[in-house]
Amino acid sequence: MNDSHVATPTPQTPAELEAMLARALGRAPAAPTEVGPVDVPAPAPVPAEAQRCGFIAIVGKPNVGKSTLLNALVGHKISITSRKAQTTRHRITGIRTEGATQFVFVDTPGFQTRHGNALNRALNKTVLGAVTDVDLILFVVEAGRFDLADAKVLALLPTGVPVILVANKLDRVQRRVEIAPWLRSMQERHPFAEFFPMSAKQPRDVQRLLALCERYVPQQPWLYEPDDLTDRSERFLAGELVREKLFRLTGDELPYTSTVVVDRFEHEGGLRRIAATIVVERDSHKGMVIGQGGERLKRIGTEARQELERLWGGKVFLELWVKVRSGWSDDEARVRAYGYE
Ligand SMILES: Nc1nc2c(ncn2[C@@H]2O[C@H](COP(=O)(O)OP(=O)(O)OP(=O)(O)O)[C@@H](O)[C@H]2O)c(=O)[nH]1
Repeated sequence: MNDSHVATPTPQTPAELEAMLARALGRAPAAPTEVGPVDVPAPAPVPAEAQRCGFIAIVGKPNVGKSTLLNALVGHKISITSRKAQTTRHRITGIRTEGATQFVFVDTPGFQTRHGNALNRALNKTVLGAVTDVDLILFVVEAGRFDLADAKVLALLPTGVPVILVANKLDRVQRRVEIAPWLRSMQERHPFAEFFPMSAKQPRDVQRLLALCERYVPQQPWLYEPDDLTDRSERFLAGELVREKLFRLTGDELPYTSTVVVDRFEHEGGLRRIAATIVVERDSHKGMVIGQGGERLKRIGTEARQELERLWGGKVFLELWVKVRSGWSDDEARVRAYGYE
């Protein structure tokens, strides 16, 4: 490993902890703004022996902002987000190559502790699989908060991998003076390598976090092409974007146990022809998805299609169906059939 990139060791003494706090709190918070795509200039060729490449897992309980952070770190929307907890259901890899460094971010579903159904068991397995064998873990919590669900995720983290405490949604914290004692109390829970209070919606914070992550990336050849953004297929992204619109446009009415299955994905010249089914558990849910006179389903389809067209820069024909499959989320075989590992 290159000496100039050796990571800061986990603080051991009170003085080191105070220095870490000072570094964390010295970063001036600013008002949040939406993060748009980042224009990354085409990187100059980097010889393999100078390349650095590392895996960074993003973990935390549902709804703390992991996917928002992944998208901001990559500079493109790779993982879907919504106000609804449990939006992310798969291990999603987001790749960013800058200069000699390739960051491979791994977003995970929020670790589920409440319901023990087959879907949640599959989601939890995905989280555990993602945190072993990484170079760095970003443990995301909401700044100033820590509850049992956070504690359960923290307890799963392997020893021997540096963990940065990302205290997200700092823009929502009214009393900033309470952050220092809270961070101090967090260090008693785990020997964090660094504290990082931030807002995933604030580009300056994201840029600083990226610079901090870079210190933990080892020297080794890149695993992906420099312009790769994800290892997920177009078919997968199509299903995910439909699910995002479904969750966003139905709000809290629709239980999280609804999913989207892509039945067909075909290229016809520059056109992508996609057929997908929204799977719900009850007839009443079907009504919610379809809406009055089919209005809601139409909107879900239009918004997903427009976003996919922007993403791929080409025409998309998207056909959506709604199907009732009661009890699918507690049926191991169906959970697997619908693509959950
Ligand atoms: N105010 C504020 N809201 C944020 C911030 N980061 C994320 N959010 C919002 O928090 C909600 C949840 O964000 P997600 O990125 O979907 O959270 P997640 O942790 O991936 O959620 P799961 O998929 O349930 O695991 C969304 O409404 C985001 O817009 C932030 O820094 N500040």
